Amino acid sequence: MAEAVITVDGWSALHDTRTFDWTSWKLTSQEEREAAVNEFKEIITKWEAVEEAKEGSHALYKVVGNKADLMFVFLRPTMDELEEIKTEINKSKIGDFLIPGYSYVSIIEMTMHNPMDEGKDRELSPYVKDRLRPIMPKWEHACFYPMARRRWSDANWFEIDKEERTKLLYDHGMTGRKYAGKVKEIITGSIGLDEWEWGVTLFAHDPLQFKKIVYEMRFDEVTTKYAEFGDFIVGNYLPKENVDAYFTL
Ligand code: VOV
Repeated sequence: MAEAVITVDGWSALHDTRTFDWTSWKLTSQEEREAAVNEFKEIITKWEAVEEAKEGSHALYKVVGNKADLMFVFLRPTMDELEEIKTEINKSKIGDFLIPGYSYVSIIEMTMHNPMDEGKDRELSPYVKDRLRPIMPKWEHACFYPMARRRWSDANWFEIDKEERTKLLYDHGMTGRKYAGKVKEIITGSIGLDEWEWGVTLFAHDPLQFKKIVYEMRFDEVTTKYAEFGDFIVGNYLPKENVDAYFTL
């Protein structure tokens, strides 16, 4: 019987996309718009303090394409905090214009698959601690998509031996390493929390690298044989100093 692999788990994650109601925004007075944007920036300042204290992380992206206008990504120690953040956004003035779209709830996950770590307590290594509770890089672009491993009768990820899964993920990691400095990734697990099984959040300076890495990985057996993908969302980083410009008509 296939053996479950131990996971080590980190911060909880919320990917929250919103469509902006530009039509209503245009009908609002300039004073009201300014008040809404100022209040929103105050909320971002609170998130920045959390990140400064290394008690969570956040990033905001302008979504390319029409799946949404904005994508928030939040990492926090608890699900309670994630829900509070969402509610605070909704109660704020700008929240009146942020129509909820897609959301994805998950928890940062690493596994004991990596043979190099065999026998070590991964949770105690500083490297693993940083991976489980990461400060998201504020790189220019992000790409998010959910995925799952196949459970077909002739290709069932959850039926194959642990050693085989370890080998396939090792090969996958080797492909990933070629993108050091070009692509950073956060893998979050959503089994029992949301649809799909893992969320992949990628960061890059050049969005072409998203296409390159995902394409190259399509040839790794772990992907060729076992991967299913959901919708991709690509966004451009929106720092607080550019929030005024984004909402200005
Ligand atoms: C920057 C690139 C990069 C690097 C270095 C990297 C490395 C690694 C390692 C070493 C490990 C294994 C175990 C662990 O330590 O947790 C993983 C794990 C995983 N990955 Fe990955 N991945 C990358 C990138 C990367 C991409 C681009 C994708 C999606 C495309 C594809 O075709 O799948 C992905 C998927 C996953 C998933 C879904 C998992 C979870 C486990 C599973 O059972 O599926 N990943 N990943």
